[in-house]
Amino acid sequence: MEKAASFLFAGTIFNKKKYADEIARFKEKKETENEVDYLSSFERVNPGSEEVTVSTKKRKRKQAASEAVEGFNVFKSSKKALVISEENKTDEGEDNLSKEKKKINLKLEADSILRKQYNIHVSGNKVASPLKSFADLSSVYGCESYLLHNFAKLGFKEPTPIQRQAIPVLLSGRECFACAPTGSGKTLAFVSPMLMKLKHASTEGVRAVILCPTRELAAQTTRECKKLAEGNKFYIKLLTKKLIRSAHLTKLRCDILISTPLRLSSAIKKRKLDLSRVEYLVLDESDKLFELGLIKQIDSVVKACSNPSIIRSLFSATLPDSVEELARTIMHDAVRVIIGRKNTASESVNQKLVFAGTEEGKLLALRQSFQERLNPPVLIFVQSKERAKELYEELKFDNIRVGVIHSDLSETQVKDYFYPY
Ligand SMILES: Nc1ncnc2c1ncn2[C@@H]1O[C@H](COP(=O)(O)OP(=O)(O)OP(=O)(O)O)[C@@H](O)[C@H]1O
Repeated sequence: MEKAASFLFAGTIFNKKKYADEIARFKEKKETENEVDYLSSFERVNPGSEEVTVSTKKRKRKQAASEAVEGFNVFKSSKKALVISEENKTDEGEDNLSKEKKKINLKLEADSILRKQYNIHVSGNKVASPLKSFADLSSVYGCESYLLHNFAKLGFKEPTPIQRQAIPVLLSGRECFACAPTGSGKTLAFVSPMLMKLKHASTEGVRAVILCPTRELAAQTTRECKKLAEGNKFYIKLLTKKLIRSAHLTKLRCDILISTPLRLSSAIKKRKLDLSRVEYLVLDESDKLFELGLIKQIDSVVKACSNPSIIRSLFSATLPDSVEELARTIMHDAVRVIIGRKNTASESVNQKLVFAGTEEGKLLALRQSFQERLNPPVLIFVQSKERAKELYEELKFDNIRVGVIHSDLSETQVKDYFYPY
């Protein structure tokens, strides 16, 4: 284009001296035209706002007049400087933006390497970074020293994979489905964020609820909680029949209440317990909770925990689709954390499947296993309490010291069984 223009005007000489007046007039006209142009385009982007446009017009003219005092060149150069500094600003902004982007990408990469290393699988938006070590709890989340001290006292040097991911998820205020094999440290994964967030002991009401499928598990979780909370004056309570009968229940001062759904829902039904202040609700061993057909009771607990900012979480060794689907109806934007593969057993546990056609065949296979490789102590799980009693009678005659627990036993009998001394 430039080339074409120079070709067209080649040889033409324009006498600027001769046409000085016209040039001056032409310049003046152009300036006014530009102004009109500029203003009309402003009007175009603000259709229907006449009043605003008029006052803006006035302001623009006023501005132009005042700037004109400084001289046309000053005005032009200051305009240019403004543009340059705007450009610099944009460059700087873009630079910062790309630096920020790079930083985020590096962080995401580090997170995914750590997750791969520990077989952690997550799904959900903007999932918090996994913990590199327990030290992250104080450096990133301001954890008080008593908790880290308790971990050390209990001999916990490194977080387990489920703890690495579920703790930051809960601390970041997200709801969570966590699925990790038996014995992988799930209790600490949901108790520590509670202790960290609740900070100081309750002055009134219940602040966190943990639901467990059986009384024994509820009692075990209570003991774990107390161990982890040592050094802080939290009120950690197991909901027992005695506590339900007590007159204090309506004004229970409790930071963490642990119960079975059945017991808790009956306390709610009797209008003895107010759960409207609960900030955390955990369904532990959720697969068992839903399996045991406790949906109605769980539902009544979920309803009673009516605090709109409550954080709910599900911890389980397996996460059947039916349970997840059901739970999703009450969870908000939940993160799913799975250690290893969903619904698989721990890789550190040897497993063997033995086919036995009949009950007698099972007993035979069991006896054979005892002779070949099963060294007591051994735990045997069966389907019903009747079957447990039967197997107990059968094994009693095999020169094995055998015991049995089932729901027909009293709490004291079960306790004596587990803690005889
Ligand atoms: N970071 C850790 N390092 C070492 N041991 C730990 C750690 N966290 C928990 N433990 C211990 O591991 C054992 C199993 O923990 P826990 O009972 O919480 O597992 P779980 O996943 O809840 O098992 P289950 O599915 O049977 O309930 C406990 O004795 C606990 O004290």
